[in-house]
Amino acid sequence: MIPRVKNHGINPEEIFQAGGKVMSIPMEEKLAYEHEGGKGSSFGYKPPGANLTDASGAVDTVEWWNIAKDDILAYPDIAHRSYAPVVNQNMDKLKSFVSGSEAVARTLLGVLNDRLELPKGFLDKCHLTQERSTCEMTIIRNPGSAKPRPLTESQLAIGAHTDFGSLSLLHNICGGLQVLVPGTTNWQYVKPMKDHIICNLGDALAIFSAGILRSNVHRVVPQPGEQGKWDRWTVVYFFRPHATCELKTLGDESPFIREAARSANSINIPPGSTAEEWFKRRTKYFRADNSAAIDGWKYSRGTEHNEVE
Ligand SMILES: O=C(O)CCC(=O)C(=O)O
Ligand SMILES: [Fe+2]
Repeated sequence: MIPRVKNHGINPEEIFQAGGKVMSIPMEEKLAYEHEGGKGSSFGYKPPGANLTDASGAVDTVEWWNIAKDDILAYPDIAHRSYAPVVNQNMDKLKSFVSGSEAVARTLLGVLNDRLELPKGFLDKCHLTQERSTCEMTIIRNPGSAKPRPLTESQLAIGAHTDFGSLSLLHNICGGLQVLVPGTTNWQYVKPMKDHIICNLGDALAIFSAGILRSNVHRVVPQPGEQGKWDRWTVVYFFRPHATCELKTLGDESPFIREAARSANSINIPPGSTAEEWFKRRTKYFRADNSAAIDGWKYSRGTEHNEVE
């Protein structure tokens, strides 16, 4: 069962239209705003082929623009970096997408907070809007192709991964997203449904909850069948803890989590790790140019642990 949300009040059409515009500028101009992957920063443009999709060194086929929540909310001031004029021209739409997505994310976070038996509002305090964060929206394009692309493990659009943060709210045009359900070894398609957001849980919630909440492994393959002719578009809002928030099991705050932390599935990470450090490490080693020589794929990993139970 894939968690989806409808009646969310967000208009993804507006963002898909804006996405079409920001992607259509010349490559040279897009590359002038390339993200500083070597420093573990994701904000800006990522060209196709810049990220690894597996340990063998195969690379991705998608291009994306990542735009920081902090920059969108601060505009015309700059919180992290500047973007192409065409991005700035669409800032009103981006702002309304981020505000709508934040509202959905915080509603879901409140439900999860209470189900995890955390003190009221505890998870909200791990996601402070007034603090710097790695929260961002992304617009992704996987190009269509006139002749069908067979699904081979070496030609993935985006390699298998877990998401870095707390909640990812996805809007898709075309299929291609696949998930590895815990306890299984077969990839399953996640079919896009009109007006529905696909909600994915990320590493931060898996760590906070000692694995009660799972950060599931997913990937993107070429658009299946006839859809392969069309460009595939995705818009995501990545809701993440603020930069300085410590990533740790919240066992002191919830007896339920404390109990789960005793089990073998619990996720241990070095004490004192912050949300931003976790994010930067993963972003940096996804980059093919950082990782080829040093087995970097390993360092790009998060809480992927899809052991068959
Ligand atoms: O394009 C999609 O459907 C998924 C994208 C994704 O997994 C990601 O950007 O983390
Ligand atoms: Fe993802």
